[in-house]
Amino acid sequence: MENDSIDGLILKLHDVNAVKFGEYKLKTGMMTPIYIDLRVLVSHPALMNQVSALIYQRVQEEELQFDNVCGVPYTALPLATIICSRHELPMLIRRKEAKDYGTKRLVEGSFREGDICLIIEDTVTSGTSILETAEVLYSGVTDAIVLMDREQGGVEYLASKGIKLHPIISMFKLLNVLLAANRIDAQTAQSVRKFILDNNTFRYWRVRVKEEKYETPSFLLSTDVHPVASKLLSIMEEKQSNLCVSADVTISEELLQLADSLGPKICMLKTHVDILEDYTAAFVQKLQALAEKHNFIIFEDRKFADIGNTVKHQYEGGLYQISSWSHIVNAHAVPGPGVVKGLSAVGKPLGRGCLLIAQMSSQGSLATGEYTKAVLKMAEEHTDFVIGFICGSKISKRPEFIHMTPGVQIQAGGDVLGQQYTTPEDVLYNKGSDVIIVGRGILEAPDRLKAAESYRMSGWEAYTKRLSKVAQ
Ligand SMILES: O=c1ccn([C@@H]2O[C@H](COP(=O)(O)O)[C@@H](O)[C@H]2O)c(=O)[nH]1
Repeated sequence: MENDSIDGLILKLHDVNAVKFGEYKLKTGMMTPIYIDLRVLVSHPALMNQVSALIYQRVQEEELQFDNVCGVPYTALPLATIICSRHELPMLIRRKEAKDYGTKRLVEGSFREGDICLIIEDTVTSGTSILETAEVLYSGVTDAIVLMDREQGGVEYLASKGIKLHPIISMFKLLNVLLAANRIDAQTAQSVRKFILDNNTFRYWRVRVKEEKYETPSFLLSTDVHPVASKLLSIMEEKQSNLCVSADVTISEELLQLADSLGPKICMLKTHVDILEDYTAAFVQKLQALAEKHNFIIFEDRKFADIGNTVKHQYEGGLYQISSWSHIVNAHAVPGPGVVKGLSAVGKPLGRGCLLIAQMSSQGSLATGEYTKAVLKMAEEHTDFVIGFICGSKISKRPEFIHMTPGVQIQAGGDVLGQQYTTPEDVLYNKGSDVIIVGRGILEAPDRLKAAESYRMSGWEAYTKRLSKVAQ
């Protein structure tokens, strides 16, 4: 690929305001000094054609072998369409959400078992959007082409999942070209470089692996980490938040308002939909839209605890159709492995994950000792669906399991019905958990947003203190 054509393209992207410098808030809530907005491309047909041609040129140079092509929705969709139409290549379209009528498919277009799909993306930060698309394609994905790689760990992360990412433009190249053309000054270039180096999303995995003395790089190349776990870990890193808000309110409008206002502060929102007085299907659609807008995971705290066949129905059907909207659910291990198998039969094809309840925060809980060990064993036998635990402290050394702890408030204590509270510092630093689940500590605060920010900050501080101890 000619350097001149890439340099020219970078300047044109800057001309059309697809590259912006300043203080921008990413979808994740993180502030960034550079914002790449390739959505503007659709208003510039000549540029669309140039970008599509460069992507196809790269496909040929790399001699990539594939059966069909899929653009990550939405910005890369028209690019994939142009390429597929011009070169008569079969295309697949990924839906962001399954239709609730007809075929309920997540992918449109014909594909056969064993097909290899080439993914096209506009911008990559961590690589999770490409991975999510790969997960629902049911085809093999070996390669992906991206117009703009922000060089924040996406290449390494996707490589660890067996996908080779081919960037057309990388962040450092873009900065050099803009600097040489006097479009930005040296100080701007330097501050963006520093931001990119300081905010590498793949670093988290390295530290996590090191913490557990999984020294072998082979783990990093494993494709075993569940996509929901990967996504959650990336969100935590990007938003610098270990905070899951437990949205235990009874009116759906209040829950949506909470999700919208606290969304930028949280990595996950936990619901108990069965306490809502006015649940509707429209409510979950709005909740999903807010999860997209603020980039958080939805966790319905349903605590399934029945035989496999029953939980299958409870998860998929009934009034709430939980599997259609909740990224994560949880289950008691009391019924034996059938509960996981039943849930997995519904959730796994949809890319969902499950937490097993290994310990509880309530006084006198029976989930202790040998029971907790048996839960751990059950999780280890179902890593294709179980992504971690509800627990009071870290119970597994495997870095792919995420530990989530409820019963958290700024001050230790309890309520009159046996709930017991520990502090964020204790949970994340001393007890080695990954996520704090906070309900009334935020819901009953005079200013919920201020309270959420204070839990986010103290949680992230405790967690990074623990990880930096390992990284030294
Ligand atoms: O062991 C457990 C498991 C789940 N929970 C749930 O977490 C929240 C905690 O709410 P607070 O207001 O922060 O006490 C709630 O939804 C519980 O159902 C738990 O507390 N302990």
